[in-house]
Amino acid sequence: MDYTTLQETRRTLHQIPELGFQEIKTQAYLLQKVERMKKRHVEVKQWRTGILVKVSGKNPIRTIGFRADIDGLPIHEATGLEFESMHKGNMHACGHDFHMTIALGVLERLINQPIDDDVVFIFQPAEEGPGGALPFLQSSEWKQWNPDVIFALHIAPELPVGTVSSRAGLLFANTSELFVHFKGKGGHAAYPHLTKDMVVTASSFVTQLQQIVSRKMDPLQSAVISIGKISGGFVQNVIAEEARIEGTIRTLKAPVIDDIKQNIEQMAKGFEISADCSISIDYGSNYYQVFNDANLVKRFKSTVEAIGVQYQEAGPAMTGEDFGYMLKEIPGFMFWLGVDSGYGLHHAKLNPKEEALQVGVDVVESTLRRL
Ligand SMILES: CC(=O)N[C@@H](CCC[C@H](N)C(=O)O)C(=O)O
Repeated sequence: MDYTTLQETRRTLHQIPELGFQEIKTQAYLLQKVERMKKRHVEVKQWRTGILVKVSGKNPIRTIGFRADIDGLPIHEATGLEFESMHKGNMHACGHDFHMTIALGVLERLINQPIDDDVVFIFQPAEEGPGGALPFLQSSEWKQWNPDVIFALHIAPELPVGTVSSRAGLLFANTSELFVHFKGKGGHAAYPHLTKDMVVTASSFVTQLQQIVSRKMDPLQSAVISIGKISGGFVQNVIAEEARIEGTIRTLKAPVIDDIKQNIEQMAKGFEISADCSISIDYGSNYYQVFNDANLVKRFKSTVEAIGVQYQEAGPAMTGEDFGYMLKEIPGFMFWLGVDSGYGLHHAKLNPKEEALQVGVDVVESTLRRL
């Protein structure tokens, strides 16, 4: 694929972001692209809304996996780009349009010039939620084409184009979603004493959550609790009977997340008594940390430097990735690809530089050839 085709592909995908396990148009588009480049040594499988493409090698000893996630986020795009999302309320604000395009670009090169080993491209749904990797690992499709080694990339808005970044060991955090539902008693805004106001209760719960991190956790054990959504009530002069908060918990060590959950549950019991309400907690999906294989990262670094791409040592990040589950099963790694955007991941104005597509294709292809 030349640069113009990469750009067109990315723009088409950018216009059709779909949420986890709803990637119907995305899957159809990917299948159509693959069908056009397919040759005799290429096999395709579908898994739910994802697809897998296997390119047989010339003299295979191993199977190498490259995973690209394919879902978008429920964000209203505000880039004003001519190719902005046609699915209002959804956006590729985490760069999965880039991830897919790069995978397609590399796929085409590999089909035309296979390596010795077999390569499986995994276009995986639902990374942002509820998580596609874990159910995929239990599927017959994974068992049939189970790679011996695997890698993936994620765009990095804060890094310049022409730079990649990674590290041996822990790259991304352990995560757990957090959904808390509050039920009290509604009523007239003029008579708060006759109600159990869940907007007030949920608001103080959000504030108190931050004290779990700052007062209950060992400061040397990094943790984050972020609430991204709060809802409750219907109108300005009625006290809300119900409220709900939605957020995420992140830690660098897996057991610390359990300590946080215990603290949240204890705090909820206190709120039930003091606010005279009932509270239910659901942890949604949980992702295992992304832990990179040290030897593979070392080889990756020398590969990218050999093709003139800058390598920067990364620090651990509080981002989560269900790719961590794949790395728990087989050796591999994830790396950041610099895309230089003034706005970060999950921002409605995220606008990665498209020149990074070519760098991504070159880096992934070279890695496959030298891994
Ligand atoms: C790379 C990235 O941004 N990943 C997401 C993963 C979300 C996991 C889950 N839905 C949660 O919020 O805990 C992230 O937000 O880090």
